[in-house]
Amino acid sequence: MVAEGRVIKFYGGFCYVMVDGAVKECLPRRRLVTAGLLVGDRVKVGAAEAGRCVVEAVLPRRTVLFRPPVANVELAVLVFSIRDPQPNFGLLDRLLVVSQAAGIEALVCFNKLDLARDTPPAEVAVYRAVGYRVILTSALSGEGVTALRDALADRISVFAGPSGAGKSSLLNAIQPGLRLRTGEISHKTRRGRHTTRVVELLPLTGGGLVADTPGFTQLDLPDIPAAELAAYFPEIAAASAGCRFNDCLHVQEPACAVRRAVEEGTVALFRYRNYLSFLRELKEKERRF
Ligand SMILES: Nc1nc2c(ncn2[C@@H]2O[C@H](COP(=O)(O)OP(=O)(O)OP(=O)(O)O)[C@@H](O)[C@H]2O)c(=O)[nH]1
Ligand SMILES: [Zn+2]
Repeated sequence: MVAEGRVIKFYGGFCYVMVDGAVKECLPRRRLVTAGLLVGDRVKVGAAEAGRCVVEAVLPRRTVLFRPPVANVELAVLVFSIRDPQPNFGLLDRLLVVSQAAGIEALVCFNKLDLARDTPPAEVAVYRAVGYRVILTSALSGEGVTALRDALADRISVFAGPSGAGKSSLLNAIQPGLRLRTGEISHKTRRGRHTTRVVELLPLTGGGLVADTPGFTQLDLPDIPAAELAAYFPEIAAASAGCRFNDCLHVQEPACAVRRAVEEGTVALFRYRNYLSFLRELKEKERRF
């Protein structure tokens, strides 16, 4: 028998593979372990040997994340609270660049709507106008939770965002008890800098898998050439069609359509400032290497 399945966790030397909705305890071939088999990998499972099924082969990956180490992530839910703490849009823009560079779709989730129902931040409209998918949620009142649950159905997702934004609370609102098995211990060890992070994909009852540890903890921008950064800011990329120079970086160049768009308000100033700050960072990196 050869079946196709999905690795959902490693534990005690075994590899747990979901095959047709059931979890099988398997032993992977040593060469696959050496090659770095990951949670999220699609695998071929062969017949049992000495009572255990054997993972025989790995199918090609669509995406790879390193923090947490998960293959084939399709959706990154970027969670920021509207208040307490205030959203850090520099971090949000950074996570948007990181997910796009990894080939992972982003869903922006502004949480704690209950704390600011009458005054949603103006930036929400900016992200929507740029074309990002944005939802407003409250883990407390349940608003937006159905939309979030629907977005997670039938795909592999990770949550990312600053501490205190409500990632755990949202997961719990989506599916009560989802994270019970991981519990407080993994929650605490996660903070230790050098502790090994194990990641598990949790099956959602609506279909789909969600990583139990938040992703994208690295704050470094991906290794993209400075000249390509504009492609990660869709509204800046669109405006740049009107720049006089086609290698315009939209900093000081004459006849820059992006700076004109910022002055006219069609490109939001805070997004442009984040672009400039990321551009400096990438140029700095290019100088060092
Ligand atoms: N008012 C309000 N409070 C919320 C909401 N969601 C979460 N909280 C509270 O915000 C605090 C942080 O929530 P968590 O779910 O632990 O946040 P987290 O993003 O998982 O944080 P880390 O585990 O540190 O990364 C808790 O005290 C929650 O009760 C919400 O929608 N509304
Ligand atoms: Zn320009």
